[in-house]
Amino acid sequence: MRIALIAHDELKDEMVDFVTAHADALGGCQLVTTGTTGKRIADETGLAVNRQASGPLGGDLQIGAMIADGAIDGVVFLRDPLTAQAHEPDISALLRVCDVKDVPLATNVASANLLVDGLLDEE
Ligand SMILES: O=C(CO)COP(=O)(O)O
Repeated sequence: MRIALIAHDELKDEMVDFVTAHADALGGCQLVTTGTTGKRIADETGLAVNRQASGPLGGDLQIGAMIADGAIDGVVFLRDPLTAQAHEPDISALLRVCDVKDVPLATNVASANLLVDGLLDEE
């Protein structure tokens, strides 16, 4: 399974906690991340990640291109609903291409837990 993991700054602690909670299942996946999210995950969980650019510098678009290519099976994108982002068009493009390609997308921890349970058949 190829899983994309992305979190805005206010949600990065939650992302690290989420990955830690599912480390066994996610450890068996290919993980693709945006830049800063991936650094936090790698440093704090020890899992290997394929880091793209930081979101504001095009990382969302790079992951969106992978989704368009059929190279991603699921996306966890912990979005900050309370803070405006300068790269909002890139975020919208990433969310849109998930719908175009019918790729499972979780934008909060509750749905991310369901996504991992559904995709990775965690015991
Ligand atoms: O901005 C982001 C997603 O839109 C995330 O990017 P970083 O992981 O580099 O902070």
